Amino acid sequence: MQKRLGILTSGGDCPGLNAVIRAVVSHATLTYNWQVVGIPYATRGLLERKAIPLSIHGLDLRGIDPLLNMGGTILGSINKGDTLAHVEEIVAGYHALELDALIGIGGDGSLAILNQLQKQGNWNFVAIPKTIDCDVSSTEKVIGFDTAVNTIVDALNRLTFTAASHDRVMIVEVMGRTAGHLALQSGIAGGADAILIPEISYTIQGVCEHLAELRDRWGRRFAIIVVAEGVQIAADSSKEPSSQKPSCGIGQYIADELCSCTNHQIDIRVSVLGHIQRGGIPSASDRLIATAFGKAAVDLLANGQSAQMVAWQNGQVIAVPLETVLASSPCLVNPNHFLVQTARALGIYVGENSILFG
Ligand SMILES: Nc1ncnc2c1ncn2[C@@H]1O[C@H](COP(=O)(O)OP(=O)(O)OP(=O)(O)O)[C@@H](O)[C@H]1O
Ligand SMILES: O=P(O)(O)OC[C@H]1O[C@](O)(CO)[C@@H](O)[C@@H]1O
Ligand SMILES: [Mg+2]
Repeated sequence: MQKRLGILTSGGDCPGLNAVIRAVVSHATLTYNWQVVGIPYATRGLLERKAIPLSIHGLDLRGIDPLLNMGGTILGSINKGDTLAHVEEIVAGYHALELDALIGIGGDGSLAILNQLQKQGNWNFVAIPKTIDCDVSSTEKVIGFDTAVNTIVDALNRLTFTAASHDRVMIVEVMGRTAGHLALQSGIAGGADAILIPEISYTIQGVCEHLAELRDRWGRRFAIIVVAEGVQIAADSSKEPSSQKPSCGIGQYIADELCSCTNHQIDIRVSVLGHIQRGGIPSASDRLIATAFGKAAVDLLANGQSAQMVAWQNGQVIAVPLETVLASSPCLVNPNHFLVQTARALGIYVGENSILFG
């Protein structure tokens, strides 16, 4: 009998999700002759017993397949809700929809929820990692991260010219609630002068001294500072904050602190890139990862494997048990990582060596 495969996208959207859906539908249909259905809005679709038939040619526009380069997810996604209060109904939804297997595409939070559900429901389940935060462990690549890095680098290129024209300090706040991979990699690739990430403590004094050195030693009158949204207040904060998270946003907080520290001698502007980082056309790299992961996930299910996540390791796509992945996620930036050392070797301020948060 023809197998029925479900697919869902969960957590914050990112570029490349539609490319995975396309790969899964194509491979499952062409190679295994399975029927594929999309579950809308992640676990909510299972709860509400909704399934959308997906056909490889169903979305063609005069033969053009838009899924490969379309941002977002045609299935919709959720990143909030009391999902775990409805475990039994969601688990039963898989069976009510007569699924033989399910592929879930998500970040660490989604995969933790889906893993709990698949264990309880004894589902045939394979996960595919996606997140612009790049904090899912056991895999060197995740869907969405490369496009987000490119989006930020594009913004840094633009901001550099306007900063240089006005001798300004530009503070660029990027996403990353707990992990600083996005800030670190885009900051290095985009030529930032300082990169502040949640994993490494910093001081306002340290940033000020760095700006002074840029000016006095190199004649640089502008600077670009990349700050991850999850960065906490400075170790030497001049204010007496009631929490580690300033209500004005971390970028504005650092701008205010730098202004005070330099006696208002520098002209500072803040750009919060926000959800621009999540949207957009997936890069070639994200399309490639999405396609390879989609194909591999279908093959794993065809080979009777379950409770696995597809992962990119040493140039290969392999399977890693979901439990192993979740035991070490979220995967944060190691303060001794070679990219941190690389940044420092190039004279970028990445916080204080000796003080670590936590
Ligand atoms: N089915 C769901 N129901 C409710 N909340 C969910 C569901 N799936 C994911 N979430 C929540 O959404 C948030 C983001 O999910 P996930 O980690 O998968 O995505 P992400 O791309 O890494 O985004 P984030 O940086 O927001 O974590 C997590 O807090 C997670 O608990
Ligand atoms: O969609 P929301 O709720 O604004 O989510 C924002 C969060 O999602 C992420 O973009 C990851 O997907 C985080 O970096 C960010 O904190
Ligand atoms: Mg996450």
